[in-house]
Amino acid sequence: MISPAMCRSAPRRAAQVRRLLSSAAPPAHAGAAVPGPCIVHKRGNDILHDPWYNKDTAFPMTERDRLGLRGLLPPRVMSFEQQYERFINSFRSLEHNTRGEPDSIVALAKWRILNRLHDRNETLYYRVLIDNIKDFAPIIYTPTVGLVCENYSGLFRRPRGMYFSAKDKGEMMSMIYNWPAEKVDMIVVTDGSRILGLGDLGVQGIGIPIGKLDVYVAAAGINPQKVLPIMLDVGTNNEKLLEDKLYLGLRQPRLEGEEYLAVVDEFMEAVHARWPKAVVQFEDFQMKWAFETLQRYRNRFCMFNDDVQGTAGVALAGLLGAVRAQGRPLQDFTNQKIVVVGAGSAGIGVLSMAKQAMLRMPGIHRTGEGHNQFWVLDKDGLITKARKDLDSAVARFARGFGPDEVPDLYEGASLVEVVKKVKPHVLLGLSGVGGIFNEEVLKAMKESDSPRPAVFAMSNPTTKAECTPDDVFKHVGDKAIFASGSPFSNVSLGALLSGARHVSDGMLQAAAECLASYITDDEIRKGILFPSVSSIRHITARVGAAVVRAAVAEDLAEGCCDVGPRELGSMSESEAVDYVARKMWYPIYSPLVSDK
Ligand SMILES: NC(=O)c1ccc[n+]([C@@H]2O[C@H](COP(=O)([O-])OP(=O)(O)OC[C@H]3O[C@@H](n4cnc5c(N)ncnc54)[C@H](O)[C@@H]3O)[C@@H](O)[C@H]2O)c1
Ligand SMILES: O=C(O)C[C@H](O)C(=O)O
Ligand SMILES: [Mg+2]
Repeated sequence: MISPAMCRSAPRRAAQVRRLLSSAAPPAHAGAAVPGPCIVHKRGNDILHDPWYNKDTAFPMTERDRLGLRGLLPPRVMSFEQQYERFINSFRSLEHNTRGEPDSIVALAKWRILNRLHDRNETLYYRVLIDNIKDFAPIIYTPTVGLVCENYSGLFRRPRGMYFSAKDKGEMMSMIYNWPAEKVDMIVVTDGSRILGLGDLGVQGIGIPIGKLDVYVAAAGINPQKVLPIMLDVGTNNEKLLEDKLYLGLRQPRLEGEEYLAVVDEFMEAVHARWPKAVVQFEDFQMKWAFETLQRYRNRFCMFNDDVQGTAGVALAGLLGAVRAQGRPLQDFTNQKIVVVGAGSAGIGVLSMAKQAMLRMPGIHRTGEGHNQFWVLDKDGLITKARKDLDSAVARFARGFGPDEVPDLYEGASLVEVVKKVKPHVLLGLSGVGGIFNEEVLKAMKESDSPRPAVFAMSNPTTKAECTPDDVFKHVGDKAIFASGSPFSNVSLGALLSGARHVSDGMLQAAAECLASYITDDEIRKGILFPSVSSIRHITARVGAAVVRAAVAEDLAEGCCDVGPRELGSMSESEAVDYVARKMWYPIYSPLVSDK
């Protein structure tokens, strides 16, 4: 498939490229080793300007003849690995040339060089991304994507994805047909109202669906020709943006109430009409709309909210890992004392899934729903039943005042007081407040009842993380466990490949449990709770298969492509993993045939 021997560059560089290329070969792309021909409905320059099909200087002469490209490119035909090496060399030069510059300047320069490749040649872009996922994920996704969103008006060069605005009301059903791909499998949509921990960024939030889908293509092998990032622009309440003359979104306050829902309803109907099987992921919606839309659509469409449900799956896997790290059996999870800082869409999502997991564990039926191992704080401190106007989703976790309660804790108690008195096994942050796990709080975690106190600082981007790993090891001690972590893409992949009618709690739970079981005892002893991002395609195949099997078990799977529900139902565990791995897309230049 690739012949590194053809590289003509210095041996050291060639060896590096060879290593990169070979280390990138997961079993998940075995099926793509001999790519089939691809029919294109265009010729000549139109192909060179289409990043889906463009191969730049790598078009072989026969193809140049067939596609009307002869004379439109320099005569020398380069190999894929030469192009790859050329890009990596430019990237390394950029790193060298920006040494000593402020971090944000370097990060944006790296993002720009990757973005330019993305806009030019997607095959090469995704290959570079897959091979270097550990280095490049922080550029195309968090933390750099936060900076990109904040500076979007200045960085904008070409549109990517689709934009539906409040002004498009009544037009969406026809607009959806403006998207050039016939088939879309996966949509990530935001309304820009809570971008990472950066607040309301309006239309500039489009960077999040784009970055997330890039990670999904690289990590989960979703075909980039079948993904669609979408921005729902319903206005913004960000005064700075409203006053900015170069702001690219609607310069009006956000729609609220029924007006807002009418726009989202119309958008969902339009998507469903054109691609009824597409999985729609809601991302970075402010809390009230995150929950409302989830409830409104989850049984009608194949959709989920990543901040509520995806985060929960990953956090649960981490929480179960923290139990194992203490040398305790998994059912001891029901006795873990967990302090959660942040009662927003992510915090409540985690609490709900953790509670469900506890309720399923042996022995817990004795205490049932009343069993409350959680202490939850928001911006007003500890949440108790004395709190006025509590949202019902939060009220389930409010502390009472019974004999089982930790004494001296009261409504609104501060984080440090709560940690000192509860002595939690786990301290988990989803507050969006950078540095809130300060020295005093972390020193209080030293008195935790756990032999291996765990601190999860999950807020994004890095500037908003509750603390750093260094802070934890310095103030809590060597035995401490630190985790950050991001939702994986395997729920989407599993939903897609099972052809599930909707994304159920069981499918999400299966993903979390499979992810948790992926970590070996040895890794757990070392305090590693999540697999390394470099092995992400292997993990995705396994976890995706667990989701497929859960969809089958719940009778939700309707099949995908040429695999029907019966066939899915008869697959063994390893057959399901093979099936998922075979379906994962891998970037290779396909022979192009024009029908024009
Ligand atoms: N790592 C991940 O997988 C992941 C996933 C989703 C969200 N997040 C991050 O989590 C953060 C929160 O997201 P969200 O959707 O829940 O936001 P949200 O706005 O819905 O909720 C934020 C919560 O934090 C609370 N809060 C604010 N200031 C606080 C303070 N000083 N002390 C205690 N609590 C405080 C708020 O009262 C609210 O309950 C964001 O930074 C987001 O990037 C991370
Ligand atoms: O998925 C992530 O990594 C980020 C998360 O969705 C967030 O909103 O912070
Ligand atoms: Mg998010």
